[in-house]
Amino acid sequence: MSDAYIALADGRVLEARTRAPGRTRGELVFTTAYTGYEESLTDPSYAEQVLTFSYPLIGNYGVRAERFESDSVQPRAAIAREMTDDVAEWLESEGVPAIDHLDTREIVTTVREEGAMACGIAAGEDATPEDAIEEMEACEPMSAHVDIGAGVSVSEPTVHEGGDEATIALLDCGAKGSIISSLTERGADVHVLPYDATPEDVAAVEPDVLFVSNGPGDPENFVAAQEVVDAYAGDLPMAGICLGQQVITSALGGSTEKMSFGHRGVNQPVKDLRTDKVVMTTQNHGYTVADTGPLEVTQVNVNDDTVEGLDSAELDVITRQYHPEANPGPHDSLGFFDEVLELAESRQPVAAD
Ligand SMILES: NC(=O)CC[C@H](N)C(=O)O
Repeated sequence: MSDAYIALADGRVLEARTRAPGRTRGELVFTTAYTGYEESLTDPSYAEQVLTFSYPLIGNYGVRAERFESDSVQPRAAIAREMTDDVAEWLESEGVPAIDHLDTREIVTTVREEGAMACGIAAGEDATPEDAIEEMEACEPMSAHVDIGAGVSVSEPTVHEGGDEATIALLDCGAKGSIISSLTERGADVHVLPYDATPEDVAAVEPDVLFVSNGPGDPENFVAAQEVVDAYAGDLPMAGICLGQQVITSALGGSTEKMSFGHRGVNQPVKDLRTDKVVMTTQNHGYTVADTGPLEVTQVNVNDDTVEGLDSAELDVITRQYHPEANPGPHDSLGFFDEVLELAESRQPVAAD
């Protein structure tokens, strides 16, 4: 018997089974990843979204905190064809609604054809289709979440010690834990700064490299991070992943745009234009770089030609749209973090303009 409903912005209401009760709303997206549900469900880039897993069975190898990418569940709700009790109990304990026993193929094909869209979920004993519709109608577009960084960033600077290979100032726009550990494992001290840190806060760290993390929502709303990039452009080497690439590009004079339904999965092919080699990558993004500004395109997506990597020898910038930390995902692109450490080698910290 159905005790859960999801209302889509195109007017459809689908029936489902409650796995964790509650009412919520968000931007409906899907991931095609067949492993890594713990990492995805704790990835802060999913804030304000409702995550559908296209793989039909989610939870088959349990739930272990050591695989989490942050301290809490990040999407507003989770949807699977079949969800195990382990995952359902975890989501319920975190107060995140979850539903299963619905045709997730219908959700995936709808989002592919019509784009990521608002949805509302009502799950639990007294849930009605009208509740789900009410939630959907109250759902705001992603760009309206202007301060989305506040909910996913550290509020105070935090240091992760890795060694004296480099000092990295990481603007935490909603960083995945394994991005930080990929840097500390290579011998860098990582000073994690709030998403709204000022150029002076960065100067206090005396970094060799400024790193802009991944994060949720519209990159144009990360105004403070763009100001930091602008202040240090040309003076401090910079690196960024996903939202980090978008923020750095916009700050340097380029631009971003919203994609129809984005890239979320672990088998996105990316070609390096310098070597002609293709690697498989993990991705989770709904925006893309439209105008690269002063940066040179080094890598593109084989499926749709979108920008996957940017470089500037002159400005000492390297960025990636995909997730080289590879949690979940293929490990083909871990070398990015070695390149970040190389950026640090010849540089001395400088003051903000
Ligand atoms: N993983 C990310 O950093 C996502 C970046 C941005 N929020 C987007 O959806 O494109």
